[in-house]
Amino acid sequence: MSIQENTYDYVIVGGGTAGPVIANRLTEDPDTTVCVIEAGPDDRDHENVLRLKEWLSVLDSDLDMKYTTTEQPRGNSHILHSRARVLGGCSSHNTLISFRPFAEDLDEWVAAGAEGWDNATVQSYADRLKNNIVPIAEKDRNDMVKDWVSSASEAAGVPVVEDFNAKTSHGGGFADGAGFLSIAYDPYTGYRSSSSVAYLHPIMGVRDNLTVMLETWADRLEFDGDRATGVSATTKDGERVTVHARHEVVLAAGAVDSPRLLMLNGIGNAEELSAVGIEPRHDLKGVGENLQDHPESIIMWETGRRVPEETVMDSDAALFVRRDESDPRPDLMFHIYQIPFDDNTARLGYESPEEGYAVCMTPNIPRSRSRGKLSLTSSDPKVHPALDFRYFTDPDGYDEQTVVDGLKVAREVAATEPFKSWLKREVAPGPKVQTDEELSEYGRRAAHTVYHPAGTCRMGAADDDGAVVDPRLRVRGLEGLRVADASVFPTLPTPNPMVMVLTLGERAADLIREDRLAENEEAR
Ligand SMILES: Cc1cc2nc3c(=O)[nH]c(=O)nc-3n(C[C@H](O)[C@H](O)[C@H](O)COP(=O)(O)OP(=O)(O)OC[C@H]3O[C@@H](n4cnc5c(N)ncnc54)[C@H](O)[C@@H]3O)c2cc1C
Repeated sequence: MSIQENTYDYVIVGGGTAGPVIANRLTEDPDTTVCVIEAGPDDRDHENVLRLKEWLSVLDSDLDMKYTTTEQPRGNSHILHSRARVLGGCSSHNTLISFRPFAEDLDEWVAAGAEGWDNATVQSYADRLKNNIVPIAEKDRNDMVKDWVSSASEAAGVPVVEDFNAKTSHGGGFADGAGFLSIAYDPYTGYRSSSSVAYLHPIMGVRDNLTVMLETWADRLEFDGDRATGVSATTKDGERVTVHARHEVVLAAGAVDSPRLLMLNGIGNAEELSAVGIEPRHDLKGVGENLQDHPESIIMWETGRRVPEETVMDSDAALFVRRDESDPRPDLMFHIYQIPFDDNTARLGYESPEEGYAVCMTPNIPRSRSRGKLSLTSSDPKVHPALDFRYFTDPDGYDEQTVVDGLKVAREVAATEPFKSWLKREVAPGPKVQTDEELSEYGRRAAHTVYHPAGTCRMGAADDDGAVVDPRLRVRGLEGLRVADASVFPTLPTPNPMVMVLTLGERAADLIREDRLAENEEAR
């Protein structure tokens, strides 16, 4: 193929969650050409990907990049950090729980230098999302989870909430509450309304100005001086291709792979890159720093009755609790799992109830204070990066205390009717584990992730030396290169982050278009 044929206005690395949004919006203009390079296959060829209820079958499969953690002295060193390698990215294997961010989450972003990412602006972009986000349909609500919502509300002294997003869409928010979740899905078919379903399927093969290269792994960024000019990649057949960008390269490869790609191309902490044999191109100390997550722990019961079958994806409701009344946001969140979510408890030697007779609560830390780091251990692009989350290392022990408080609240819910009548016995950690020290030890060893890594290419003010991208998502100090995915989050939003990632994609497309217009004006 000639260079001309392989040149597009924009090259997007990653057809995951943010990538499809940007590709869709940019190609609304028929004169703008976009090439998306995606590592994985078409999600339409995988029925278990499209069917939300089968999400667990995708984890640890060949569509999972299966990242791991480094040794976690105060946490669990055995967590599998699933990241999907398929069109739609993590929105093709996640649970599609959809929460708008809170106003105060965005106030924090602005205070951290992310000018323009204020609540009013961000919510107006969230209004544009094409995903079908709806509260779980009545037919998918089962009696046990209904009873759990009722007991959670009573035990925690919080209201039952019918539509969490209605409370956050335009201010107000909520401090606490229990209720069924809102999900990006089609309640009639049970199919996902992932990023690929909502943003790519309707336009693939329809818009001539969109090219999607599937099963193609990008590993090299091409430069002309300080300007990114393209991306080199390996196709499924092992062929090397270079795709050229007339205007910009946009990295949307996610919180693990965007910083990884930058570092492999010499963009990062120059000293650390040299130490692993990578020639530094641009010294940018923040790349890979600020690794954040929503850690969670787990408490599991055996039920006396079979868990009813109606469900969207076996985790249909949530409880939010606020302990700190000086902050309007909740500071403890719980998902309920209507299945034995037992990877970590089984490893610790706890038995698992028979299939159909287990229920779990997973208290998580909405604003975890521990900060980790992603780094490379080798210049070999095939070697996975080291993910050191530094779980439970914040100096004041806030994260540890949150998990301890969460396990206690979960037990109060379990002791409250009508949910209490469903339960036969607590299986993990079991009634013998009672003191704060014991709960902390168990809670941290059994800890898992809510699968929300973020922050590794942090956005900040243009003159902030620790920031990787400026508030317009441009990599600081280089030209023609942006990052637009969960890696740019300065801090994780309080609830599940996918809606924020999609919304970021919407705004990224606008920023790209605005900057192009401004360039055109200047050139006149
Ligand atoms: C199991 C699981 C459950 C979750 N549940 C929820 C939930 O219910 N609600 C919620 O809000 N959040 C949830 N999350 C988190 C949420 O899905 C992610 O935060 C979000 O989807 C991340 O989007 P992203 O665009 O940053 O990255 P991704 O969606 O990971 O997209 C990155 C894409 O880039 C591709 N890629 C990476 N490297 C390369 C390369 N070198 N070359 C080419 N392509 C590449 C990948 O294949 C992928 O498609 C969950 C995550 C997981 C894993």
